[in-house]
Amino acid sequence: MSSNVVKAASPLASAVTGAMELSVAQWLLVVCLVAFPLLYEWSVSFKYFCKMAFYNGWILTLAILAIPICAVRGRNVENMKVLQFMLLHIKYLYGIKIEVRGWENFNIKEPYVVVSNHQSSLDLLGMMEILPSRCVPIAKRELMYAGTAGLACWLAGVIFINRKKTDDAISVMTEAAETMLKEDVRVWVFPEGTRNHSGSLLPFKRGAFHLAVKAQVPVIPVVMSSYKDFYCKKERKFTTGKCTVRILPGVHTKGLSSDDVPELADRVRGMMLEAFSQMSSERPGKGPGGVH
Ligand SMILES: CCCCCCCCCCCCCCCC(=O)SCCNC(=O)CCNC(=O)[C@H](O)C(C)(C)COP(=O)(O)OP(=O)(O)OC[C@H]1O[C@@H](n2cnc3c(N)ncnc32)[C@H](O)[C@@H]1OP(=O)(O)O
Ligand SMILES: CCCCCCCC/C=C\CCCCCCCC(=O)OC[C@@H](O)COP(=O)(O)O
Repeated sequence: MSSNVVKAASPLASAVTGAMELSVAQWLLVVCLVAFPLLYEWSVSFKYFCKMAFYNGWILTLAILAIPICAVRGRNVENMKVLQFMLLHIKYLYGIKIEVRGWENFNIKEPYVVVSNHQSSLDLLGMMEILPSRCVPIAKRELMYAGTAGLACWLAGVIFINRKKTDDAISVMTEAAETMLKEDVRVWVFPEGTRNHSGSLLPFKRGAFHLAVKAQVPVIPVVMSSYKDFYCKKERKFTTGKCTVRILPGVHTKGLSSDDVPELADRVRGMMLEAFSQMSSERPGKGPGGVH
């Protein structure tokens, strides 16, 4: 009888003994493996932080793969295709559906300047969905130091500007106007100059429009609909959702001079704001007039 009890208790006893033999690191691992999925499901903020951390971490990892491929060509705008190809699947990982309207407005052979609204680093998804060939973004200089992502951007010809030194930024953009024409390159600018998730558009910086006027090329506005239904940094919300990207008709700059830049910038901003408001009022369950 007593030997039976010992036998019956032995699996439990060995489990307890085994558990006691776990090192602190192993215990931590077990706790994390149990706590992580629970927290992920229960806490909206935790989910938000995980998703954002994975987003950045995944891009840094993909860049490790992209760097040697891009390095074969050296610094070259064609490398932007490599980055685009590598980033296109991310929308599926996050369950973000992207609908594109106005493709025909990109049917221009000559170089042009794309200007688009800038809500978050998630804009990268919409940008990669429609990025025209030989098109490079203008980015803040700090991005060049974002580890592997910075190096990948540099290899793909991303134009870096120092926003704190207007004169330097202007001279980089003046050089870009020459490069656009000489090397048949398109440039993508976020004219708000910073991320803006206010549900409207910030006043526009003038650089993109000076660039287009200097090169005498069209400006093509692109508007990404509000992410509010699925993403909000303030509320730490990040769910699945849908985004519409609208490519608007190009605005010509032939014959314009730098004196016309303020009016051009205002006109383009007006077009974008109208499209943004329209798209916001189309959001399911939302009435018109959601944008101020
Ligand atoms: C697989 C692995 C993947 C790895 C990963 C891949 C990622 C691959 C995608 C990356 C994607 C990145 C995306 C980043 C996104 C951002 O980094 S957004 C931040 C950077 N972008 C910008 O700042 C937008 C461009 N900025 C501008 O255009 C600004 O005008 C400037 C040039 C910086 C100057 O800024 P400012 O002094 O604050 O503003 P502003 O009032 O516009 O200008 C001052 C005066 O200069 C004049 N001016 C401005 N520009 C010019 C000019 N070009 N010529 C003559 N006069 C000018 C203005 O007219 C104004 O004069 P007034 O009209 O007052 O007389
Ligand atoms: C060893 C160094 C490690 C650095 C780690 C950096 C982490 C960054 C990781 C991945 C980079 C993802 C690239 C996404 C590009 C999105 C560009 C973007 O959204 O930039 C913000 C800029 O438009 C405006 O900046 P502010 O709103 O003025 O601020």
